[in-house]
Amino acid sequence: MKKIKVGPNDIAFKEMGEGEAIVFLHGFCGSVTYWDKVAPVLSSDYHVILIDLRGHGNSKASDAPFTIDDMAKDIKEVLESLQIGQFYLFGHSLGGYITLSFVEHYPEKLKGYGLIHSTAFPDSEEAKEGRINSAKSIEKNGIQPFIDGLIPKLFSDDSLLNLKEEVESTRKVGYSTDSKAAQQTLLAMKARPDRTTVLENKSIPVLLVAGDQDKIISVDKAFSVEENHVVTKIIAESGHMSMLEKPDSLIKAIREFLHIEKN
Ligand SMILES: O=C(O)CC1=CCC(=O)O1
Repeated sequence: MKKIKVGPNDIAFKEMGEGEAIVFLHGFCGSVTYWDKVAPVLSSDYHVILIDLRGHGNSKASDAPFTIDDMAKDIKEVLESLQIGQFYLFGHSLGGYITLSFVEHYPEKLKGYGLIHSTAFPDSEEAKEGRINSAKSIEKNGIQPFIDGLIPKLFSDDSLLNLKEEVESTRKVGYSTDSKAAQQTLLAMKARPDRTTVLENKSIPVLLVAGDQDKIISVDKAFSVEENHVVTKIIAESGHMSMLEKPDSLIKAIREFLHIEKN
């Protein structure tokens, strides 16, 4: 993987294919490996760029607190280092929160964007309390028990039974997340603002993807806007991880969106 320095942090990324640039951001405690079933297929037609968020995968974060906006700036720096002017940005879950911050701060860089199992709503008060408790628990017990608790929520019940390899590889990636960075990321997610008005910005085309069996972000929360600039797609029989649970359906949704945008 290639790396660039953004302040004290090292941001790792991977490129494949040629053509129009499409960028993918993984979710909390994930890495670029989340896109292993999607990126090689899309790279036959596109220049695919996969980025490890700070503190995740091969990217390093300093111990300083950070915000979702800081994480969006990391993405801008990577793309500027590659001299890519405009691109499509797709964010999964936490990656979607970062995508919305990117839309708010750097809209001129986007041809379009997608939120994959993500939401523009902020955390509820109950969720905010949960973030604090999770951060405390990671500080006390390390990352592994937290990941063991997260895994059953990420996948549909059927996937948990039948996609053992995908489930275990996701667990392994989660275990490798820097524990301090995971705590900081939880606090960053807790502090993120309501970005429903960002999603309503009609000048940038949007793809919203939801899983009909997502236990973390329901279809209602994912599809907060119904406007002409928004394409919505429900992935059948998928939990929060369609890129691993139903990759062909996700690829189809992305391809259709990009095709619509090109015509
Ligand atoms: O906790 C969130 O809001 C986001 C998230 C959960 C799992 C993931 O991939 O991101």
